[in-house]
Amino acid sequence: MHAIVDHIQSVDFNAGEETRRYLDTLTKPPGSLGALEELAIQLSAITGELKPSVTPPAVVVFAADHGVAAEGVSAFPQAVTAQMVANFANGGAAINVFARQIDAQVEIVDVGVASPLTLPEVTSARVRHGTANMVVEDAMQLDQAIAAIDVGIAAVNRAKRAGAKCLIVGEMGIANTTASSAMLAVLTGESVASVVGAGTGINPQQQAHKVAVIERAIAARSANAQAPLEVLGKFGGLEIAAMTGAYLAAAAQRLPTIVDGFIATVAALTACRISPAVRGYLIFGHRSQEPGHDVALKALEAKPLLDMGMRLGEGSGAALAYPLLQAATAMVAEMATFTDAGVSDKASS
Ligand SMILES: O=C(O)c1ccc[n+]([C@@H]2O[C@H](COP(=O)([O-])O)[C@@H](O)[C@H]2O)c1
Ligand SMILES: Cc1cc2nc[nH]c2cc1C
Repeated sequence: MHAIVDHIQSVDFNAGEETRRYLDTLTKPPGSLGALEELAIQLSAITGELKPSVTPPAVVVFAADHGVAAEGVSAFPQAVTAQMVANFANGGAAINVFARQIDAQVEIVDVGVASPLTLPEVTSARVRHGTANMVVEDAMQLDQAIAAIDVGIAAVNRAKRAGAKCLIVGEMGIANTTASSAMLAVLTGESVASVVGAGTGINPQQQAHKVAVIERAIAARSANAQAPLEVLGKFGGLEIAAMTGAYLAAAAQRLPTIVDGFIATVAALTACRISPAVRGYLIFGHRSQEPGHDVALKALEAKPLLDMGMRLGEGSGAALAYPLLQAATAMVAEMATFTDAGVSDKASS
């Protein structure tokens, strides 16, 4: 992990500004393509190129289990994590469908599913068989969090070697909204009640219980909010750690990366707390229905591209946003300039 962190440099703001000036030479009123123009500018700053490509994209989904599931904080049983991993392997999950739509290769990585899994389509990189219950003990040890971060780094390096020009990171883990909510409350100092939501669909009574469980864990663990790795180890998950590593590696590789929903954004915040320069490489795909997502987005001063009322995870919202990145790059590469097309520029009176 440390070698990668040392490698991360700030995005190239000069390349971004060059694209901003170029966009005003294209045949449209300046700024009229709104957020798409900002996206084109960010993609130039990330890659250092005026006309970058985001094709092909790669999807990496990290899966792991959570000891805190034993507290009854999810609407679904823990076994669903492993069952959904099998579904990913068979190509039947939402992320498989959306990945096919955008011609993305998909890698599924088992960082810490609790039950045995032997699926040739799944990368086996299990650091431990799920985390411990954060109410009782630290979710994992610091060296395990770092090992899971390294799993994420390795997956991104593989995607990069395979030719990926854009990264979509997803997750699967029953009870991981509890882990993410605990991390977010500690990292931001916001109240637990303000970041907790329904996750997979618990009712208001179960949600009050989820708040109480997280408050008990936070009181028992006494984590240093200024130490992101400690917060990750005490409350996080193996897939959240792997995603954190993926964002660090993507920044080191100058790879445009689309962040998915709530869990993904908490991992992104963790990566940015470890290395603030990561922020420039991140594009926020969508706004999840989970209330904590707004808190996490605000902490990162991020505005997501889509608002679809989704709360699935898996990288699904990021995959849906990907065509907007393609549109931004195509606009810069293919639109005619005022001079090329013989169109009169803005009146200069
Ligand atoms: O991405 C999101 O914003 C999101 C919001 C709510 C739930 N999820 C997914 O649902 C699972 C976690 O929900 P839960 O209720 O088990 O904590 C996990 O597999 C996530 O991928 C994902
Ligand atoms: C079925 C199901 C699919 C998921 N995908 C991501 N999280 C999930 C949670 C459940 C319960």
